[in-house]
Amino acid sequence: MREDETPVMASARIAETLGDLRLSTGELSSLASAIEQRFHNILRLRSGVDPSSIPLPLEPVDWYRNGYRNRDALSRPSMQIGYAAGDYYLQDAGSLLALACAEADSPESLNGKLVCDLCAAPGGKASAVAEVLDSGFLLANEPIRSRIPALLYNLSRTGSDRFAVTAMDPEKLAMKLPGTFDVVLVDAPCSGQALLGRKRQSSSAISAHQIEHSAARQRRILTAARTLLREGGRLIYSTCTFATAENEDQVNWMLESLGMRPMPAERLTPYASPIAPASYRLWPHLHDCAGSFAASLKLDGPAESPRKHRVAKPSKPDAKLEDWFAGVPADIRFFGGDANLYALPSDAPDWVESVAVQGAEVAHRTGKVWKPSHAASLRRRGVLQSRQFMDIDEDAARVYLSGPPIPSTLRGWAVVRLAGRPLGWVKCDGRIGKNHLPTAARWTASKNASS
Ligand SMILES: C[S@@+](CC[C@H](N)C(=O)[O-])C[C@H]1O[C@@H](n2cnc3c(N)ncnc32)[C@H](O)[C@@H]1O
Repeated sequence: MREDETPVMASARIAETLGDLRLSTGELSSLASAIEQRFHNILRLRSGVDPSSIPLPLEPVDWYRNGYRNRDALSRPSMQIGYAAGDYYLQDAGSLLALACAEADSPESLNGKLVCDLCAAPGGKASAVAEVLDSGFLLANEPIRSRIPALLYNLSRTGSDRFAVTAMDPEKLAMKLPGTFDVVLVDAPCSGQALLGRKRQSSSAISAHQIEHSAARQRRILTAARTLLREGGRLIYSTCTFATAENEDQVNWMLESLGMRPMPAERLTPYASPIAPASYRLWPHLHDCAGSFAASLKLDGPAESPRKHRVAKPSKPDAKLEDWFAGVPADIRFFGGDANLYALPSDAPDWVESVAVQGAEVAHRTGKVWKPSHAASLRRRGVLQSRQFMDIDEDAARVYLSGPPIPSTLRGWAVVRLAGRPLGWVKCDGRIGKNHLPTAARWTASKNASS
């Protein structure tokens, strides 16, 4: 909001962007009180994790099966051992609306599918998809390169090797992979009105100019998304803004101009928008979250013809993978440059190596020396599992997560595990294990001080 603007003034300006969605005076004043609020992130539990195993007062979110609110506002869920062990991801409850449209909380609905997340960083939705793919593949695209490290970090935490990352303009990607995907997610860059309260967006989010600029960009991205879909494929569109020009108007435009049809998500009926089909809204004053929009559509009619791709000649790694991993299957596909090595399951789509810039990292090189990557230590399924594990208890895990070496009688590289969940590497010499947890994953003194 502007410095000189009260929440009442800001909400009145938001109301002007709502088109045919008329708010009553009472709703408007509730919105005014709510938009300044800071909403706490919710926990999106990995499927199979028992909520009662998390030592926080959790309460389920209505619109997503694995979503839980933490009712203790003073606790820090990111400083729990379960977070370090990959039991949950932290995100705004509103972003679960798009995941509910994609049915990412029913693993069987996405499993085996080819999914493209066209605007993927930092990976709040892509990580939910990667988590449930036992077969199939996720292409996570993010054109802003500086946002890719966070995306990769969050994808690695899933323990999956069924993903690759591209950094393309959606139109370029669509030219390379027409008619390819079963599901395309477009969590579009938008004017971001729902971020006003978190001070992550300025008052320009409400300006007509900003809204029109965002809407035009969204139409370009959506046109590319339609090209990427195979026949009968699903498009999930979402934003974190309230303006109808970026939400329902875009849905109605896709129905008229892109050959899409609505695919309502029955369980989201309580959140249905009255002015476009298969479109859903969460509001800060009603749903205890920053607010979001999501729509679920299907390609009705012929898809673009997919292009033929030649399977890339696998690059032969010069890293000594056998030293770290139990068996390296002959059909595994590697790609990467001089300093990073990524691996793909043998059934990954043919086109991956021709578009991907990064993927599930196996090893990286510092100087002349290859080392196993942190991402590979977190691998929960698929090929390339560690040769050695070091199982520790919770007290020892707390020490490991703070960064010092830990005692070990092993020799060589080993993955430290807590109750079967991987935490990271140690390099052991028969006496101690040198801690190879990356700084970003450590519980530093400063993180603890503010917890
Ligand atoms: C709302 S955020 C996506 C959040 C992400 N899906 C998640 O759940 O963590 C929108 C993303 O779109 C990216 N973006 C910006 N311009 C884009 C474009 N022209 N095409 C595709 N993505 C774009 C932004 O860099 C940003 O990462």
